[in-house]
Amino acid sequence: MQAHEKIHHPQIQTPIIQMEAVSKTYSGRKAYQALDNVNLSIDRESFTMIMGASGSGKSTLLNCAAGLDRPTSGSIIIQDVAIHQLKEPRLTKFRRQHIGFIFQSFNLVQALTVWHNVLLPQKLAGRRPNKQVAVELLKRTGLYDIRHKMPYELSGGQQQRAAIVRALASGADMVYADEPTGALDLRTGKEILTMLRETTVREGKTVLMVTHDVNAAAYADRVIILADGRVQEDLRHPSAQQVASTMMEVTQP
Ligand SMILES: Nc1ncnc2c1ncn2[C@@H]1O[C@H](COP(=O)(O)OP(=O)(O)OP(=O)(O)O)[C@@H](O)[C@H]1O
Repeated sequence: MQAHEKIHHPQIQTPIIQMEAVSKTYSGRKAYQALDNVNLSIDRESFTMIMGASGSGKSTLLNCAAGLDRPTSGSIIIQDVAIHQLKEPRLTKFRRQHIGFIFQSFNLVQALTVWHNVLLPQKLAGRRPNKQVAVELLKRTGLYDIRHKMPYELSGGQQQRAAIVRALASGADMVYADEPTGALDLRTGKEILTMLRETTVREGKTVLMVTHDVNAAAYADRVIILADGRVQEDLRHPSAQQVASTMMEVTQP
Protein backbone atom coordinates (compact mmCIF):
# COMPACT_ATOMS: atom_id res chain seq x y z
CA MET A 1 0.00 0.00 0.00
CA GLN A 2 1.27 3.49 -0.86
CA ALA A 3 2.03 5.68 2.13
CA HIS A 4 -0.48 8.28 1.01
CA GLU A 5 -3.33 5.79 0.66
CA LYS A 6 -5.87 6.11 3.40
CA ILE A 7 -7.08 3.04 5.19
CA HIS A 8 -10.83 2.74 4.78
CA HIS A 9 -12.63 2.83 8.12
CA PRO A 10 -16.33 2.40 7.32
CA GLN A 11 -17.09 2.49 11.06
CA ILE A 12 -15.70 5.99 11.33
CA GLN A 13 -17.00 7.34 8.05
CA THR A 14 -20.63 6.33 8.26
CA PRO A 15 -22.72 8.65 10.42
CA ILE A 16 -23.93 6.88 13.54
CA ILE A 17 -27.45 8.33 13.14
CA GLN A 18 -29.09 9.05 9.79
CA MET A 19 -32.54 10.60 9.72
CA GLU A 20 -34.13 11.03 6.33
CA ALA A 21 -37.33 12.96 5.63
CA VAL A 22 -38.57 12.37 9.15
CA SER A 23 -41.99 13.80 9.91
CA LYS A 24 -44.11 13.33 12.99
CA THR A 25 -47.73 14.28 13.27
CA TYR A 26 -49.55 13.84 16.56
CA SER A 27 -53.15 13.06 15.93
CA GLY A 28 -55.80 14.27 18.29
CA ARG A 29 -58.73 16.60 18.17
CA LYS A 30 -56.40 18.81 16.15
CA ALA A 31 -53.50 17.15 14.31
CA TYR A 32 -50.16 18.71 15.12
CA GLN A 33 -47.02 18.36 13.01
CA ALA A 34 -44.16 18.28 15.50
CA LEU A 35 -41.48 17.32 12.94
CA ASP A 36 -41.57 18.35 9.31
CA ASN A 37 -39.21 16.61 6.89
CA VAL A 38 -36.09 16.50 9.06
CA ASN A 39 -32.87 15.31 7.42
CA LEU A 40 -30.00 14.89 9.82
CA SER A 41 -26.78 12.88 10.01
CA ILE A 42 -24.86 12.66 13.26
CA ASP A 43 -21.18 11.73 13.26
CA ARG A 44 -19.72 9.21 15.62
CA GLU A 45 -18.02 10.54 18.72
CA SER A 46 -19.56 13.97 18.29
CA PHE A 47 -21.40 16.17 20.78
CA THR A 48 -24.51 17.60 19.11
CA MET A 49 -27.01 19.91 20.74
CA ILE A 50 -30.60 20.43 19.62
CA MET A 51 -31.96 23.87 20.41
CA GLY A 52 -35.06 25.85 19.50
CA ALA A 53 -38.03 27.60 21.05
CA SER A 54 -40.44 25.74 23.26
CA GLY A 55 -42.63 23.49 21.11
CA SER A 56 -40.20 23.50 18.14
CA GLY A 57 -39.91 19.71 18.23
CA LYS A 58 -36.67 19.09 20.14
CA SER A 59 -37.91 16.33 22.43
CA THR A 60 -39.90 14.75 19.61
CA LEU A 61 -36.71 14.62 17.54
CA LEU A 62 -34.73 13.05 20.38
CA ASN A 63 -37.49 10.56 21.16
CA CYS A 64 -37.81 9.52 17.51
CA ALA A 65 -34.02 9.16 17.23
CA ALA A 66 -34.18 6.92 20.31
CA GLY A 67 -37.03 4.77 19.09
CA LEU A 68 -39.15 5.97 22.03
CA ASP A 69 -41.53 7.57 19.58
CA ARG A 70 -42.27 6.52 15.99
CA PRO A 71 -42.06 8.93 13.08
CA THR A 72 -45.19 9.21 10.93
CA SER A 73 -42.95 8.99 7.86
CA GLY A 74 -39.27 8.93 6.97
CA SER A 75 -36.41 6.70 8.01
CA ILE A 76 -34.08 6.57 11.00
CA ILE A 77 -30.98 4.44 10.61
CA ILE A 78 -28.76 3.95 13.63
CA GLN A 79 -25.59 1.96 13.12
CA ASP A 80 -27.08 0.38 10.00
CA VAL A 81 -30.29 -0.64 11.80
CA ALA A 82 -33.55 0.86 10.51
CA ILE A 83 -35.05 1.55 13.93
CA HIS A 84 -38.28 3.03 12.48
CA GLN A 85 -39.04 -0.47 11.25
CA LEU A 86 -38.10 -2.34 14.43
CA LYS A 87 -40.94 -3.80 16.43
CA GLU A 88 -41.04 -4.60 20.13
CA PRO A 89 -39.28 -6.32 21.83
CA ARG A 90 -36.36 -5.84 19.43
CA LEU A 91 -36.66 -2.07 19.63
CA THR A 92 -36.33 -2.07 23.42
CA LYS A 93 -33.41 -4.46 23.15
CA PHE A 94 -31.71 -2.18 20.63
CA ARG A 95 -32.22 0.83 22.92
CA ARG A 96 -30.84 -0.96 25.93
CA GLN A 97 -27.76 -2.03 24.02
CA HIS A 98 -26.96 1.23 22.31
CA ILE A 99 -28.45 4.22 24.12
CA GLY A 100 -27.88 5.64 27.60
CA PHE A 101 -30.46 8.22 28.68
CA ILE A 102 -30.11 11.29 30.87
CA PHE A 103 -33.12 13.41 31.78
CA GLN A 104 -33.70 16.78 33.41
CA SER A 105 -35.28 15.08 36.41
CA PHE A 106 -32.41 12.53 36.73
CA ASN A 107 -34.86 9.58 36.69
CA LEU A 108 -32.90 7.49 39.16
CA VAL A 109 -34.82 4.64 40.71
CA GLN A 110 -35.56 5.99 44.18
CA ALA A 111 -35.74 2.57 45.82
CA LEU A 112 -32.20 1.64 44.71
CA THR A 113 -28.81 2.87 45.89
CA VAL A 114 -26.52 4.78 43.52
CA TRP A 115 -24.54 1.57 42.98
CA HIS A 116 -27.59 -0.46 42.00
CA ASN A 117 -28.91 2.36 39.82
CA VAL A 118 -25.63 2.40 37.94
CA LEU A 119 -25.70 -1.37 37.32
CA LEU A 120 -29.39 -1.50 36.43
CA PRO A 121 -29.20 -0.81 32.65
CA GLN A 122 -26.61 -3.53 32.21
CA LYS A 123 -28.84 -5.99 34.02
CA LEU A 124 -31.84 -4.90 31.94
CA ALA A 125 -29.78 -5.37 28.78
CA GLY A 126 -29.13 -8.93 29.90
CA ARG A 127 -25.42 -8.32 30.39
CA ARG A 128 -23.32 -9.32 33.34
CA PRO A 129 -22.61 -5.94 34.98
CA ASN A 130 -19.09 -4.70 34.36
CA LYS A 131 -18.39 -3.64 37.95
CA GLN A 132 -14.87 -2.49 37.20
CA VAL A 133 -16.12 0.14 34.75
CA ALA A 134 -18.78 1.24 37.23
CA VAL A 135 -16.19 1.61 40.00
CA GLU A 136 -13.86 3.60 37.75
CA LEU A 137 -16.61 5.97 36.66
CA LEU A 138 -17.90 6.43 40.20
CA LYS A 139 -14.38 7.25 41.40
CA ARG A 140 -13.79 9.68 38.57
CA THR A 141 -17.01 11.52 39.33
CA GLY A 142 -16.43 11.63 43.09
CA LEU A 143 -19.42 9.37 43.78
CA TYR A 144 -17.60 6.23 44.87
CA ASP A 145 -17.72 6.99 48.59
CA ILE A 146 -21.45 7.65 48.45
CA ARG A 147 -22.33 4.73 46.18
CA HIS A 148 -24.41 3.08 48.90
CA LYS A 149 -26.59 6.15 49.44
CA MET A 150 -30.11 6.47 48.11
CA PRO A 151 -30.79 9.05 45.37
CA TYR A 152 -32.82 11.29 47.70
CA GLU A 153 -29.78 11.67 49.95
CA LEU A 154 -27.81 13.27 47.09
CA SER A 155 -27.69 16.82 45.76
CA GLY A 156 -29.10 17.51 42.29
CA GLY A 157 -25.60 17.64 40.81
CA GLN A 158 -24.65 14.34 42.43
CA GLN A 159 -27.85 12.74 41.14
CA GLN A 160 -27.17 13.94 37.62
CA ARG A 161 -23.58 12.70 37.82
CA ALA A 162 -24.96 9.33 38.93
CA ALA A 163 -27.33 9.39 35.94
CA ILE A 164 -24.38 10.06 33.63
CA VAL A 165 -22.36 7.27 35.20
CA ARG A 166 -25.38 5.00 34.73
CA ALA A 167 -25.64 5.99 31.05
CA LEU A 168 -21.91 5.43 30.50
CA ALA A 169 -21.45 2.27 32.55
CA SER A 170 -24.15 0.58 30.51
CA GLY A 171 -21.70 0.21 27.64
CA ALA A 172 -24.06 2.08 25.30
CA ASP A 173 -22.20 3.88 22.55
CA MET A 174 -24.69 6.75 22.41
CA VAL A 175 -25.87 9.06 25.16
CA TYR A 176 -29.13 10.97 24.69
CA ALA A 177 -29.79 13.78 27.11
CA ASP A 178 -32.97 15.87 27.40
CA GLU A 179 -32.26 19.11 29.27
CA PRO A 180 -29.72 17.47 31.59
CA THR A 181 -28.71 20.79 33.13
CA GLY A 182 -32.23 22.21 33.37
CA ALA A 183 -32.62 21.54 37.09
CA LEU A 184 -29.08 22.46 38.10
CA ASP A 185 -27.32 25.67 39.14
CA LEU A 186 -24.84 27.25 36.72
CA ARG A 187 -21.68 25.76 38.21
CA THR A 188 -23.08 22.24 38.47
CA GLY A 189 -24.49 22.57 34.95
CA LYS A 190 -21.01 23.39 33.64
CA GLU A 191 -19.59 20.38 35.44
CA ILE A 192 -22.18 18.13 33.77
CA LEU A 193 -21.46 19.62 30.33
CA THR A 194 -17.74 19.06 30.85
CA MET A 195 -18.44 15.43 31.72
CA LEU A 196 -20.57 14.96 28.61
CA ARG A 197 -17.88 16.61 26.47
CA GLU A 198 -15.26 14.28 27.95
CA THR A 199 -17.33 11.20 27.20
CA THR A 200 -17.04 11.89 23.48
CA VAL A 201 -13.30 12.53 23.69
CA ARG A 202 -12.26 9.94 26.26
CA GLU A 203 -14.84 7.21 25.80
CA GLY A 204 -15.65 7.70 22.12
CA LYS A 205 -19.37 8.06 22.84
CA THR A 206 -21.77 10.03 20.67
CA VAL A 207 -23.81 12.55 22.62
CA LEU A 208 -27.10 14.04 21.43
CA MET A 209 -28.55 16.60 23.80
CA VAL A 210 -31.61 18.84 23.89
CA THR A 211 -31.08 22.13 25.69
CA HIS A 212 -32.44 25.66 26.06
CA ASP A 213 -29.11 26.92 27.34
CA VAL A 214 -27.27 28.88 24.64
CA ASN A 215 -24.16 29.00 26.84
CA ALA A 216 -23.94 25.21 26.57
CA ALA A 217 -22.97 25.71 22.90
CA ALA A 218 -19.36 26.28 23.95
CA TYR A 219 -19.12 22.55 24.71
CA ALA A 220 -20.68 21.31 21.46
CA ASP A 221 -19.26 20.28 18.11
CA ARG A 222 -22.50 21.18 16.47
CA VAL A 223 -25.74 22.99 17.28
CA ILE A 224 -28.94 22.21 15.36
CA ILE A 225 -31.64 24.83 15.73
CA LEU A 226 -35.21 23.73 15.15
CA ALA A 227 -38.16 25.95 14.34
CA ASP A 228 -41.67 24.61 13.73
CA GLY A 229 -40.37 21.05 13.47
CA ARG A 230 -37.79 21.89 10.80
CA VAL A 231 -34.01 22.16 10.92
CA GLN A 232 -33.54 25.89 10.61
CA GLU A 233 -29.82 26.19 11.28
CA ASP A 234 -26.92 23.76 11.48
CA LEU A 235 -23.91 25.39 13.16
CA ARG A 236 -20.45 23.84 13.63
CA HIS A 237 -18.53 24.90 16.74
CA PRO A 238 -20.58 28.07 17.21
CA SER A 239 -20.01 30.54 20.02
CA ALA A 240 -22.77 31.10 22.57
CA GLN A 241 -23.22 34.58 21.10
CA GLN A 242 -23.66 33.19 17.59
CA VAL A 243 -26.25 30.71 18.85
CA ALA A 244 -28.07 33.41 20.80
CA SER A 245 -28.33 35.73 17.80
CA THR A 246 -29.32 32.89 15.45
CA MET A 247 -32.02 31.81 17.92
CA MET A 248 -33.33 35.38 17.97
CA GLU A 249 -33.54 35.48 14.15
CA VAL A 250 -35.11 32.03 13.90
CA THR A 251 -37.72 32.56 16.58
CA GLN A 252 -38.76 36.06 15.52
CA PRO A 253 -42.32 35.98 14.24
N1 LIG B 1 -47.88 13.16 22.65
C1 LIG B 1 -48.22 14.30 22.04
N2 LIG B 1 -49.47 14.50 21.57
C2 LIG B 1 -49.81 15.64 20.95
N3 LIG B 1 -48.97 16.67 20.72
C3 LIG B 1 -47.70 16.53 21.17
C4 LIG B 1 -47.26 15.35 21.86
N4 LIG B 1 -45.96 15.51 22.18
C5 LIG B 1 -45.61 16.73 21.72
N5 LIG B 1 -46.64 17.35 21.12
C6 LIG B 1 -46.63 18.68 20.49
O1 LIG B 1 -45.58 18.70 19.53
C7 LIG B 1 -44.89 19.94 19.57
C8 LIG B 1 -43.41 19.68 19.78
O2 LIG B 1 -43.21 19.18 21.09
P1 LIG B 1 -41.78 18.89 21.69
O3 LIG B 1 -41.98 18.42 23.08
O4 LIG B 1 -41.01 18.04 20.76
O5 LIG B 1 -41.15 20.37 21.68
P2 LIG B 1 -39.87 20.91 22.44
O6 LIG B 1 -39.14 21.76 21.45
O7 LIG B 1 -39.10 19.78 23.04
O8 LIG B 1 -40.53 21.81 23.55
P3 LIG B 1 -40.05 22.21 25.03
O9 LIG B 1 -38.80 23.01 24.85
O10 LIG B 1 -41.17 23.04 25.55
O11 LIG B 1 -39.83 20.94 25.79
C9 LIG B 1 -45.53 20.76 20.70
O12 LIG B 1 -46.41 21.68 20.14
C10 LIG B 1 -46.27 19.74 21.52
O13 LIG B 1 -47.42 20.29 22.11
